[in-house]
Amino acid sequence: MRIDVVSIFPEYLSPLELSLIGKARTTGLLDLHVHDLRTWTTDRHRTVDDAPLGGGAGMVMRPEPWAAALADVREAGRRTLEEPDAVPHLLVPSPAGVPFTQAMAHELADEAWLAFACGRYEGIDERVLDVAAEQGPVTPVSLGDYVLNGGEVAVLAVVEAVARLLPGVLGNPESVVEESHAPATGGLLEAPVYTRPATWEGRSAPDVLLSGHHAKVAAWRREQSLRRTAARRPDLLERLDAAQLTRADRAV
Ligand SMILES: N#Cc1ccccc1Cn1ccc2ccc(-c3cc(N)[nH]n3)cc21
Repeated sequence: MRIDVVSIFPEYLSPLELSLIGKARTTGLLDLHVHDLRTWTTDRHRTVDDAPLGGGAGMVMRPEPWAAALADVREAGRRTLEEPDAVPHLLVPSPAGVPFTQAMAHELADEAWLAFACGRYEGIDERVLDVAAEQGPVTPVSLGDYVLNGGEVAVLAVVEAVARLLPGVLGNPESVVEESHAPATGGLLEAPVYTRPATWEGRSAPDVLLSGHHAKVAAWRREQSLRRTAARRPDLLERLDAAQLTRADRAV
């Protein structure tokens, strides 16, 4: 997978050089390019923002640098992918975006090329997204119902959530099967986890986990998932259709 990120704070994306995502880049599983939007400014002050039309607080990111940056990103990606007609799926973090979910992470992990436009100030001139949508898919994405200062933190989260799903990135691909929000668990929250020592500070891990009885462990984990989901995210339970809840589930 190729990923391009455009930002006025490219150093904000440095954490993507670390850990498993960093290893995925060095092994070639992930081809990630971070670009400084100011590269595409033409004035001596390298200006990327201006006052909002119609008035209001803050500043808006000017369309010209973004249009030039995205055009160059498209050209560079086409050369690297050796696909002259390829276009990236452009993801634009925004408080007004579509909620980013694990299901979306799985969908994005199946794509060959993603590009991220990291806004700052009060956002990017809307015409940038309109023009980009004439070239390929554009999706404004939200991490949640709170406001960040810019798109970089959202990009770190989305890139990590997507890249970890790429084959070969995680040591044990099984670990994405049973985690919270995984399709295989119907999107339930994962059960509590424990490790050695079996008793710590006078607190013992649940006996069933030491029983060696895999079916009982699985049943306990399912019950814990349901209880935790009911307590913390009842909205996720409402989404489960009847077929996904067993008789045992309903008894919890
Ligand atoms: N846009 C905007 C905006 C609008 C009002 C106030 C502050 C901002 C700051 N901002 C600029 C870029 C940008 C990108 C993503 C988020 C973002 C995403 C989630 N889920 N929360 N916040 C915020 C962003």
